[in-house]
Order: sequence, then C-alpha cells, then structure tokens
Amino acid sequence: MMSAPTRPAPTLPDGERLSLRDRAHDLGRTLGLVWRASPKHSLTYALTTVGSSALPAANLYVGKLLLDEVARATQGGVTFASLLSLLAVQVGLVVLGSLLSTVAGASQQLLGDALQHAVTRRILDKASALSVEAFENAETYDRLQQAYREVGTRPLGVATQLVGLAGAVVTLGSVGALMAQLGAWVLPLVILASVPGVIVSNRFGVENYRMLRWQTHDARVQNYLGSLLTSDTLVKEVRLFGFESYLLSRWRAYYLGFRRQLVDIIRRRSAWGFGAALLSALLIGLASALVLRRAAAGQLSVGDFSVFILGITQIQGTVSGLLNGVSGIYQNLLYMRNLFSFLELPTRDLDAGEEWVGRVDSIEFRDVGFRYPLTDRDVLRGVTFTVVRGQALALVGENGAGKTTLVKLLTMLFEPSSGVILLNGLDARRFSPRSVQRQMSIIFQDFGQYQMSARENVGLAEVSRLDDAPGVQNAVEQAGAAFVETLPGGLETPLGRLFQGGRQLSGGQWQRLALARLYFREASVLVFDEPTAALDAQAEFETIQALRAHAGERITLLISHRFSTVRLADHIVVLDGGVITESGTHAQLMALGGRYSALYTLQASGYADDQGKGRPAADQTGIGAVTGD
Ligand SMILES: Nc1ncnc2c1ncn2[C@@H]1O[C@H](COP(=O)(O)OP(=O)(O)OP(=O)(O)O)[C@@H](O)[C@H]1O
Repeated sequence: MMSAPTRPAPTLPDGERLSLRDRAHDLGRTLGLVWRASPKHSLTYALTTVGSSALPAANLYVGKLLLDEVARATQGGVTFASLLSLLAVQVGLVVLGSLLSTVAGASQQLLGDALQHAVTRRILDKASALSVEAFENAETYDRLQQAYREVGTRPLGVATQLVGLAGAVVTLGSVGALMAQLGAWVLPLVILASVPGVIVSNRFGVENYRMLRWQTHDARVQNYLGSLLTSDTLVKEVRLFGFESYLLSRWRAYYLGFRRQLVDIIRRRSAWGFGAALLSALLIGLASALVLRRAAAGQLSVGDFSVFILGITQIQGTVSGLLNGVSGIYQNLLYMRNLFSFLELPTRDLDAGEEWVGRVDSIEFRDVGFRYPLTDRDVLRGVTFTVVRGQALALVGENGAGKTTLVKLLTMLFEPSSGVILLNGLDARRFSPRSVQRQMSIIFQDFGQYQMSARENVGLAEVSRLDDAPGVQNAVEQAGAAFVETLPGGLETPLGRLFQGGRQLSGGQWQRLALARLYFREASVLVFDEPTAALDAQAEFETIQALRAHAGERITLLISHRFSTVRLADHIVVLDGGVITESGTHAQLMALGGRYSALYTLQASGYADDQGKGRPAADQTGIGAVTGD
C-alpha cells in the first residue's frame, strides 16, 4: 500500500504569531471591509440583532408575571382582563422578535452577498496584478487558493460574530439581572457551568483550523490526483497506460493521512467534551439546589422558579455564544490575516517606467543570468546574443536547458537576476513591461485553450479589437486555422467540452488557433515556443511558410525540438544547462561539427531510416521545399 506522504513539521500560520494590537488592527480592517461592502445592510443587521438580544429577558419577565398571576388566580382576585393584557404584551414581544429576526436574516444575507463580491473582487484584482513569478511559488499559490476558497464565509463570519457578541452582552446583562435576584451564587454558577464545554470546543476548533491549514498543500495534491482521474483530455492516456489504480492508491494515501488526523482529533475532543459536560451538570445541580432551598423556605414564587429554569438555558446559550464568538472571531481573523497577507503581496507594477513607443528593432541579451526565486541554482548563466529586425533566431537545447525561461525574460514576464537586456540599445528596465509587451506576441508551449468562441480565442490577444471580425478572419487564415469557418456557428462557435454546446477541437487545431491569436496582435516581436509540436507535416510546412512571410518586418524567436524547423532560422543559439554553447547559422554550426550538428544528424538519420528509400530526409517535413525557394 502507498505510504502517507511526509512533509516537514508545520510552522505556525502567520496569524498565530500576531500581537493583540495586530489582531485588533486586522479586526478593524475586516470591519472596514464589511462596512464598505454595504453600509446600509451592515447598520440594519447590527441594529436588529442587538435589538432582538434584549427580548429574551423581556419574555422571561412577562412570563414570570403571567405565571405569578395565574398562581394568584387560584386564590381569587385576578381578572381575566389583567391576564389577557399580560398575554397581549407577550404576543407583542413574539411578533417583534419575529420581525427583528426576519429583517436581521435578510440584511445578513444581502450583506454576505455584497461582501463576498467585494472581497472576491479584491482577490481577483490582486491575482490579476501578481507577477507570473508569484504563481510559480507554491506558498503564494496556496495562499491565493485558501483566500479564494473561504471568501464566502470568513469575512462575514467576523462581522456576524462581532455583532453577535454585542447582542450576547445585552442578553447576558438583562437575563443575568433577573436571575441575580434568585440568590447571590445562582448566576455565577450557571455562567461557570457553560465555560468548560466552550473551552473544549474552542481548543479543538483552533486545532481543527490548524489541521486544515496544514493539510492545504496535501489537499491540493489530492485534488490534483482526483482531477487526473476525471479529466476528459487525460482519460485516454490514463486508460492506455493503466495507471488508474496507482493514482487511486496515491489519492487514498492522502485520504488515509487526513483520516488519521481527524480520528485523533475526534477521539480527544469527545473525551474532553464528555468531561466538560459532567462538570457542567455538577455546577447546574448545585445552583438548582440553592434555588430549591429558597423555594422550600417559601422565598420564591412559581414565576421566579420559571425564570431560573428558562434562564439556565438562556444564560448557557448566551455564554457559549459569547465565548464561541470570541474564538470564532479569533479563527476567522487567522483567515483574514491570510487574506490580508495575500492582498499585501508585492506586485510588480507593469505600468511603472517609461512608456515604450514604436517597434522593437533589436534585442540584445548581455551576460544575462537567472535564478528562480527560492531556488539555489542558476538556470541561465552569462547568456549573450543579439537579434535584430528581419532576423529569425532559433533556440535549441535539451529539455530543461532554459529555453522557456529565456523567453520569459525576453517577454518581460520575469526580470533577469544579473546582466541586462537591451531593446533598440536601451536598457529594458527603463520601460514599463506592459508597454514593451504590447510589441510582443507569443505562442507558448502550454498555450491556452479558452472555452469560449473561436473569435474570442483569437481576439484575446488584443481585447480592444475583440470585435474586429475581419482582423480575426485574417489571423485565422495566416495561421491555417480556416477550419473554424466550417464549424456550425463559424467564428462564433463555442469551443471546448466544458460548457454545453461547445465543439472540441483536436490538439493541432487548438494549436493553430493559438497561432492565429499570435498573428492577431500587431507586434514587432513574435515568439514561437514549440509552435508546431501538435501539427501534422502539412500544417507544419504551412506554419513555417507563414512564419517566414512575416520574418521580414519582425524579430522572430523560435524554440523547437524539430531541427527541420530550426535550420530555417537566420541565427541559431544552442543552450545547454543554461549556458550558450554554440551559435551561428545552420551551415556554420554544421561545419563546426559540435552538439548541433550531432543532434541534427541524429534527427535527420531518423527520418532517413523511416523512409528507407534514400529520399532526402528534409523532404519528409516539407523543409526541402521551404529551403529550396
Ligand atoms: N518556476 C520554476 N521554478 C523553479 N525552477 C524552474 C521553474 N521553471 C523552470 N524551472 C527550471 O529551470 C530550468 C529551465 O527550464 P525551462 O522550462 O526554461 O527549460 P526548457 O529548455 O524550456 O525545457 P523544455 O524543452 O522541456 O521546454 C529547468 O531546470 C527547470 O527545472
């Protein structure tokens, strides 16, 4: 059986190291969020809730008067009218209670909805402003996930619990004043009886929160494993290789790990809970004995006794509500700390810096190095090359050599750790990344397959022209994605399987659409990261032709493992372990007889063997035709 995953011991979440002052600050911030989400509903909810908290004492008191009157009636001298007037007051209180709780419930719901929208919006705004780097950092990503997952409950939880606390104080004060008249020790004993249960539930509540937080990472892994088993795109591979049971056993190993922690908590919580209930029963018994002693001495009326009996439930409910409210606020504030620290994450202002205007005519990497955050290895070192307008530069290298990382630097998604990138001879750091990025268009290796219409899939490259149907059409043709015209709704056909009525495309068709997206943006730098991986030979040939047609006016950067494509570039850079080991034209590199020539010959001989008829290898992929013109 698969063993449970092991991870280093958990560290305390940020919130648990906070001082009282910081917590008070977070509380103030949370209330600020709530208030801004909807002042009207915040106020209505607070007033109605606190108002209705005084009703239990009023009910108890009128009930006591009524009982005493009924008891007196047995001795005569009480009119039906006086009993009826007390009943009318009691009914009035019930009606008022219903009215207040209806208004409180409705305003809470509306406030919750407004608050969820406001906080989700802030999370999404923040996520949109975070750098790509932040998404590649597991801790930040966990923080985002948690903030997003619990946004519907936590902020509202703080507000309702705080209002609940104010209400509990009102109830406790008013009911307590009534009960205090039954004997000096009665109220303290009843209050004390509520405490053990609350302490136990709080202690385990915090432990539960810590457990869930500690499990966030593993739960993500488990969810991922589950998603592999339910994915429509992966089902073929999973079935063919038959690794369902492996995935299931890993998924189950995580479940068993969670289960062990849960069983442990439940066991301890039950034992402590039972002990607390015993202690509480003992204290209530003692308070009852004190009251009964006064009753036996004829010092209490039937009404007084009803205040005691009903008051016990009322006080216990209120005290536990009060203490739970405090611990609930504490727990929700831990979440809020997580949310605030996510919202406080530094963002890279993509608009900071000078605005880049005009085309990019040259890109120069000068001794560029890069190391991913929180890692201890440089994935690029001393990278130096120049590419100018009209040139196509190809990057080759084995998996993990650093090609995609280089593209991330070139497209200003990441900043180099050392060295400098010059655009038209100027330090790229001077310019706002967004303005430079507007000059760039790209097809990534893991390009998006947007479950939207074909037009949107292309138009997303330049949202301001999303409705430019002729422009989209043009890009579609350039990318050889004319198949979209044959779809039932043409460009408006919804794509993908996620939503009803969507048309699923093949891998190559999705890739052509991604190419159309690249062409749709009028950019001076085009980056192709494995643009032909999912294309057939004919499509690859057409793509390369389109690429060549554009090369004249632009800078083209091409990453490919297909040497048939690579050899067409004007300049080829070979990356090995993050370092440039060779560079030059295809002919120069072949003449050099180094790594490039070895790999090229290896791939070419593969084609030749396949064919076995002595036809030139390159013809197989249409390269002969391309280079021959
Ligand atoms: N987000 C990341 N955090 C840490 N290391 C990373 C990250 N992304 C990539 N790397 C590491 O950087 C190195 C270069 O990766 P990169 O994706 O640039 O390679 P590549 O040449 O594009 O590979 P491939 O041909 O497989 O696409 C690899 O060793 C990889 O493990």
